[in-house]
Amino acid sequence: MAAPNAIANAMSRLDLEGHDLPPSPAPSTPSNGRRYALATELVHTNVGDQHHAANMPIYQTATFHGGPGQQYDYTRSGNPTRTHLENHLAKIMNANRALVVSSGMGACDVITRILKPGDEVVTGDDLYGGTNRLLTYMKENGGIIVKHVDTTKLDTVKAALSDKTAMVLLETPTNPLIKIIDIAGISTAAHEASPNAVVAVDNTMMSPYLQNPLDLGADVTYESGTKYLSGHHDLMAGVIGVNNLALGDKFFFMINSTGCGLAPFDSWLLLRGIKTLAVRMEKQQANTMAIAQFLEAHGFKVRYPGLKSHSQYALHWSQARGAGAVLSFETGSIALSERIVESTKLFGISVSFGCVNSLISMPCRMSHASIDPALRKERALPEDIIRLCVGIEDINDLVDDLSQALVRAGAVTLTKDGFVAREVEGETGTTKQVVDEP
Ligand SMILES: Cc1ncc(COP(=O)(O)O)c(C=O)c1O
Ligand SMILES: N[C@@H](CCSC[C@H](N)C(=O)O)C(=O)O
Repeated sequence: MAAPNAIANAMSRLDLEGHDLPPSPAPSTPSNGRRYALATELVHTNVGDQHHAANMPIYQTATFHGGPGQQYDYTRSGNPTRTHLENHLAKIMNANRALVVSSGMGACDVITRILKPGDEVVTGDDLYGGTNRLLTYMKENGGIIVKHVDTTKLDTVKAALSDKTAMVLLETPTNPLIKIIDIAGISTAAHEASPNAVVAVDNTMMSPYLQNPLDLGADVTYESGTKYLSGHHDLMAGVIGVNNLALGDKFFFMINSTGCGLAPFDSWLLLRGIKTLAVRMEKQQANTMAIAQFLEAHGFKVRYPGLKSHSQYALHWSQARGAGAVLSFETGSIALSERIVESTKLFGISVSFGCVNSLISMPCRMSHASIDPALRKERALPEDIIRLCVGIEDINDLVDDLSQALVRAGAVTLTKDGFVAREVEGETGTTKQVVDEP
């Protein structure tokens, strides 16, 4: 029989409804008395292993022996490798608590499960296709009212907010139009309109290395760990960070109930990836800036917040520490864009971003294909848009690869001084009338 104090310990982990509370409330680690620069914090964690292992071991087990009161009983409810990752993430996300799940969409699902029928969600009109798909499902099947508005305009967002607003879901920069959203301004407005509204920010494009939404007034920061945090496209993960521990408990309840907590091996792999986040991101950003300048100098319309020509340059730099490594540009023709995408050799045709390898894609055909074409048109998502997700390769090789692709695809006109983007008939500003050539 278990000792009385073990039973008392176990009981103290149950809430009033008898829900199992998290095995580890995730304090930050390490606690050094002072905070190091993020690049240092990313690398160092107190493993605290009984055998002094230098890296956190993989607790590849479903169950743990013992009775009530012990920290771990079953990996769906908690696992030491996952807890260590969560502690490490809480530290680098400036969060009181972090939780990790099996994908970025899994994180979005956990967060939006706190909504009830009749609740209102205010969100953007340029969102990752999967997020749009989940919200549409909830609207059509869960009785949730979803308002898609232009979140770049604070007044438009304010007009959509009311005391019925239960959640505001933001992305910044947005995928793939690279629009910048005022996190602090919208968080304040949302809480004024509805004090209990949860402002959740998808931080996938930036990672905690470049942007910390909780510091700007958001209630939840989440991201696809599949991208920059892991950096190698060898795992799927989703990460959630909160300061409000009661909200963290609600999310943990969902994770334990639905069983989407990140598996021990993937937790270990993600921990490994996070250590190199700073060096990868610095190199990827520098490469992206050079490519953005190269494309702009040759006459392409480029969307990248590192360029002064970005209409929300000042807003972006008021809330982020870097421009990231995703840019998009337009050609004026779907067929031309297809030829460019098919002509690169180093930029691989693939969805996703954040990997050490450079990638090229056409969002309307790939990552955002789940958005109905009519809706894409309504939201002014150009069908010809090309997204570049820049990796850590040598910049001269990348520029050379892109130059050759632009020439091979016929996207540029050769001049005695080099080349310039070819004018495509039918172009009408940002919402292009895309003309397909024969
Ligand atoms: C901005 C953004 N959020 C969330 C997700 C979902 O992440 P995951 O693929 O890990 O489910 C993605 C991509 O998939 C994304 O681009
Ligand atoms: N077939 C997938 C597409 C994943 S897109 C991944 C990533 N977020 C991106 O923007 O490239 C799906 O249907 O979700």
